[in-house]
Amino acid sequence: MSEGAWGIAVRGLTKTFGPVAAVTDLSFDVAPGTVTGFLGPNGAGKTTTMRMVLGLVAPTSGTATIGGKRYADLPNPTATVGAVLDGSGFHPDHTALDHLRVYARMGRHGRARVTQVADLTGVSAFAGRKTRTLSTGMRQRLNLATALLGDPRVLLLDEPSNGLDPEGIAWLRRFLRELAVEGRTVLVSSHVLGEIEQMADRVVVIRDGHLVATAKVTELYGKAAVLVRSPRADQLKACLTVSAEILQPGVLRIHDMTTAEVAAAAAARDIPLHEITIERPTLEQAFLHLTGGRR
Ligand SMILES: Nc1ncnc2c1ncn2[C@@H]1O[C@H](COP(=O)(O)OP(=O)(O)OP(=O)(O)O)[C@@H](O)[C@H]1O
Repeated sequence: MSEGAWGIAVRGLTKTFGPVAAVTDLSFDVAPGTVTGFLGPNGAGKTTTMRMVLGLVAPTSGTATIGGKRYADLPNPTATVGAVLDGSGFHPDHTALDHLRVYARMGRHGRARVTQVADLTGVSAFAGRKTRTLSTGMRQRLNLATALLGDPRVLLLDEPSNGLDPEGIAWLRRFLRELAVEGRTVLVSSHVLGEIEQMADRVVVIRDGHLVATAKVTELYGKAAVLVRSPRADQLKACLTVSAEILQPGVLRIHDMTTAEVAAAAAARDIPLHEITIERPTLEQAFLHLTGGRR
């Protein structure tokens, strides 16, 4: 099967736990070669969806496949799919290195691979420490190293940046991007929208178990506006044919024009501009809009 075939396809996926509808008729695709963000407020159904993709929770109805197969039907699942889910068990008295060795043995991955993933993820720096002494960020790196043991084509990461410091988050971002550039399929959930904004190419947004949107990250922003600071902002506004509003004396927000067009319009009328910037809505604003204001 070619590299390009290892996408994730979710179709009509539904899961109810007794009276709780955790996921309802969810359909989306995650393409190889991309980092896809999986966004939703707490309890939206992200973890349940990921667990269904991994065959850890049986769907009430619908399907989740990887490269066209259910996880259980994959010939060599740990070499195909790596996952970081909450609550991965660490033996408290094992060192980080012991942990990797145990998982490498279970998945029949060589010892050399243990050293490789430890180096790749920064685990080497604390390889000899007992897992019970590790910080949350270190545990995240160890989880990621474990997920990478089988050199998987598909990675599912549930809140992998939890507990990472800003440097760790920047590292994770670069790391996931490199994995995607290699043609891998990367699905990463988060409720920290600023991180997904930086990390992902596309986003799948869910709320209350329902799909809200799938889009490129850039499409979620909506249209940017131009902010201008000028002592003659009123006059500039008066001569524009597009919509614009004065935000405070001397500050004008202009829609549907580029910065170059605004600068040209001001120059044509000798209106001085002290500042001109693009005002781009944050992904958080886009997300709140999409989810009806619920976090
Ligand atoms: N085993 C279970 N039994 C009963 N209800 C469950 C179970 N697992 C999840 N749920 C419920 O399903 C819904 C979705 O939960 P899920 O953990 O998938 O959401 P999430 O988007 O991952 O949330 P968070 O961001 O808080 O981790 C929630 O209402 C949750 O309480």
